[in-house]
Parts: sequence; structure tokens; C-alpha cells
Amino acid sequence: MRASLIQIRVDEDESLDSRRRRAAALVKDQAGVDLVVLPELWTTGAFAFDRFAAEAEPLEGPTFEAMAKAASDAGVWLHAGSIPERSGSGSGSAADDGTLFNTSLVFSPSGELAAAYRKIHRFGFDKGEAVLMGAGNKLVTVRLPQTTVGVATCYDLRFPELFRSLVDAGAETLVIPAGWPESRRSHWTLLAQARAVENQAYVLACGTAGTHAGVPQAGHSIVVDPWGEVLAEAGADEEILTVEFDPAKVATTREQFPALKDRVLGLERPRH
Ligand SMILES: O=C(O)CCC(=O)C(=O)O
Repeated sequence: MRASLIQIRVDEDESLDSRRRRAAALVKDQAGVDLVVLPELWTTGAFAFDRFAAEAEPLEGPTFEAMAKAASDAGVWLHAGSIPERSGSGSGSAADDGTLFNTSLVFSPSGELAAAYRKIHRFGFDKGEAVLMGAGNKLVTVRLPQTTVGVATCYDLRFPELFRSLVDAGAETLVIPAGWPESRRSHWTLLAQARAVENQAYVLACGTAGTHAGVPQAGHSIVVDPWGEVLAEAGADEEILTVEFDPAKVATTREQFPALKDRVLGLERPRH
């Protein structure tokens, strides 16, 4: 299986329209690979909080349209990263009240929406995304012909229980778009490897390049195999990281080193 991670540059020198056109063209250039991945909030910038409301889109808005077409033009599975979604205009979900969500879109090679994932763990503690956006509450997996993909976004990477739940739901390849800051790059690499090793799964983690809202981005998109080996890692600048990997290695790793079978659940808590 071949995958391309598009570590697109997101900065204020480029308009949203231009970046959307450029992303669509970059996706089309990947015709021939199986899966293409874009990063988190690449339209607006993950740290451009003051633009979330103005640039939020309905689920089936302009980015949806452009990415659906790019997926079908290229004939690839496309994890189109995430958009600031404004609920209430076509999402058909319970939260139809205008709440913003950080929503990832996955398209099939015919351009059909295969899955939408609303980021569960919002970043920012008492500001930013954590106060401006609603939280998703649904696990999302997508069955590709070669592998079952489990979807998570950026800050989710810090929450191992989410990934274990995705594994319990059948995930073999964990795809994580992000807008991870340079200041915590060591955590990004460490956590991507940890999620791969502990879940005996591939990790495809795609970040952004550039600086948005004054926050330099880490880049360094990374692909890790189920044994924790780094198969490919990008630099800091805009780059397309293409990697070939064997999805069957998930099953063989889990058979040969069956640590997932040794999980002990429901331990008694200390009584103090
Ligand atoms: O957890 C981190 O250090 C970065 C998270 C983040 O930037 C995000 O989720 O947008």
C-alpha cells in the first residue's frame, strides 16, 4: 500500500482560496497511490482562532466540494484533513445549532464521503479551540480495501485510551492530521511512535509547515510501523511524504508479539 502525506504550508501570505486550489492540485498529483492525507485545519490554520467563526464551513461546503472532486480526479482514498465545520447546514447530526467543530473528512476514490470525524479532545485548556469549538463524541473507523483506518486529530494524540478504543473497533492504521507546534516537536515524534508500538498499528501523522497566527509549525510528518520503526519523516518545510507499507504487518506483529492479548481490564481501585 502506498500513502502520501501532504505537509502543506499554512501561513498568512496565502489566501484560503489559493491554498484550497493548491491542495486540490497536490492531491490530484498523487494519482496512483492508495491513500492521501492532509493536515488539521489547513484551510484556516489550527491556531488562527480569530478566523474560525468567519471561515467555518457547512460540512458540505467549498472544501468538501473541492476535496471530493480531488479524490475522484486522482482516484485515491483521501483523508482531507480537517475543516472548521459549522453545524446546522447539512450535517444531519444532533448538534445542528451552529456549534463549530474541528471536523475531518474522508473520501473514497469515487469522491463519496466515507467518514466525518469531529475532534474529541479540543486543544487550548481555557482558550482557543477548547472554548470556540464543540467536542465530538464518536469513534470513527474507515474500511479501506487494504486496512481499517482509525481517525484522530492532533491533540487526540496525547490520549492513549482513544487509540485503544479505535483498536478495539478494528483499527490497524491510525491516521492523525495535525497542526502541531514546533515548540513541542519532541512530543509529536515520541507520541506517534508510542501510539504505534502500544497499539501494534501503523501511524500516519501529517502536520503543517509554515507559521500561522504567530505559531511556528513543527512539520515533521511521520509514518511509523507496528513495531515502532520510523518508515519516513518529513522536514520542517512543505513536503509530500510518500511511503510504501505492508498492511499485513499489523496482523503478523500482533501474532508474533501478542501483547494486546495480555491486557488486564477492570482492575480494583485503591480504597483510601
Ligand atoms: O498537544 C499539543 O501539544 C498540540 C495540540 C494542538 O496543537 C492541537 O490539537 O491543535
